[in-house]
Amino acid sequence: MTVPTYPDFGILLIDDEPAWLKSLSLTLRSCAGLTNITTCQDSREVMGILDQGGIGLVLLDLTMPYLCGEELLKRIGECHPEITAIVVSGLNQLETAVRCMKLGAFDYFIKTDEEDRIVGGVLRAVRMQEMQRDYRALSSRLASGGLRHPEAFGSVVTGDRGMLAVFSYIEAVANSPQPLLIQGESGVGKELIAQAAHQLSGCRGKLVTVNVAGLDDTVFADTLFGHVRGAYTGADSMRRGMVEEAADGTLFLDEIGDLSIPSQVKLLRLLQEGEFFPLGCDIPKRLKARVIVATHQDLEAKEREGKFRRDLYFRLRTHQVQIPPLRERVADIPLLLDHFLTEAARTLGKKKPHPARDLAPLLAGYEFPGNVRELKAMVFDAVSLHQEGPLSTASFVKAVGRGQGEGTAVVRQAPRKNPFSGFPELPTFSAAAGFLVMEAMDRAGGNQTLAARLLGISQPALSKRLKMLKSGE
Ligand SMILES: Nc1ncnc2c1ncn2[C@@H]1O[C@H](COP(=O)(O)OP(=O)(O)OP(=O)(O)O)[C@@H](O)[C@H]1O
Repeated sequence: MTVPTYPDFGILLIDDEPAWLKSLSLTLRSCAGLTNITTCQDSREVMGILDQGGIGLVLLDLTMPYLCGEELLKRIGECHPEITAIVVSGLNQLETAVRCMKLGAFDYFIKTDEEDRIVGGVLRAVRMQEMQRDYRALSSRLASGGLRHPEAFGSVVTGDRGMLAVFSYIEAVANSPQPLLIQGESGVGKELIAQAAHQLSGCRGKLVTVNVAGLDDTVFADTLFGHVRGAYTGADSMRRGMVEEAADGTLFLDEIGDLSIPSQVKLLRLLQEGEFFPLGCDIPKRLKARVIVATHQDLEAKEREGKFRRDLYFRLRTHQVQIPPLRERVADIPLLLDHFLTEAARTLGKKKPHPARDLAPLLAGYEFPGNVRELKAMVFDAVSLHQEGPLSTASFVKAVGRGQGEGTAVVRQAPRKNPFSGFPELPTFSAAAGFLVMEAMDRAGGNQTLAARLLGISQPALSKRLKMLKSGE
């Protein structure tokens, strides 16, 4: 794998002063980790370069021979409106800045501005381009009819619209060499999503998972990069690091929010340079794996507090997904309940019990601070205690009550609002059933089996309903 340059699109620096181009390139590389940079000294060549494609951001001077910056801004706006333009000029004039913004400039800096200000503005523009590109990829994926490889997500039980959008996004970025950041509370299924992303990448190698929480910097370096024999006292034999183990595959770093600052520097270097040194070895080795990271922490907040390096954060979040907590997708609870009942019965060598009717509503009112993992544990506990008849809700009530006692987890107090309560005129039974069926089909992405599970009816019963709807009965 070649070292991925960052960002995915090119950044074009336009100025007639070669010394300024060189110093700006260096600053962006060293302070922001931006490596996909091209420079241009002759304003007449700019449109030709842009026509070739690949450029997403331009930084341009205003006073240049041949075409001035304002003229270039105008032409870029007309011919390449998808490109973001930032002016970095020697002119400190308000009217000029206003004119440039009107011509579509994303930002305006004076060359004497503090380096940090310019770098911050450029990173904001990079992020905006990335989001626009992700959005375009996702829209075209959705427009082309959903998932191409739903089998990759076979282990993730869901009918939730937000989760299905996450699947589409993961598919859209599956072949990108850039890192993927998966965020979401503990137990929402981040590791399952990482496995799906690895499967979709088509990489021949393994998925190697490293939980970096609690690793001090030396252990982190040793785990990831390995060591040569005699690298330190006790290193009796060489050890291949996890980066090498993951060659041609995926390196999944879990709990990345817990990484110490010195280890963050090492990880950034690995991503930026695409190489690493095993301990005690002065010949670098190449990174040949795709990197996926996950965290239950808010990395943006950690970055703001100075606990997570900004350059690493920007690098990691090129592609990012947020997995919604279980309490925000209550419609998944019956599906997951059924899935885990099957799994628990199989694992424990028992007949699959039927849940009592009031179980799903009970669980739908619970906050689930431990998310899907917590639900899974509850089901396994209940099935192991189960003897005969419908599955008792007693152990669930106990678990939910315990959660309540801890203060962090509360059963949602408000009773579920009757969706019809605000209707001035009530629909007939069959009209309401029709709406329900259409909504379920929509949420299930047209999959009848899934829609039937969402509604708690059999697939043939749903199919009958759909036929009735079609014939207008
Ligand atoms: N949608 C789902 N369908 C089936 N099983 C799921 C789903 N989501 C999570 N699980 C199961 O719940 C458990 C926790 O999932 P996972 O380890 O992927 O969560 P996580 O977000 O990575 O948690 P953590 O932040 O603690 O590492 C696993 O046993 C996983 O198989």
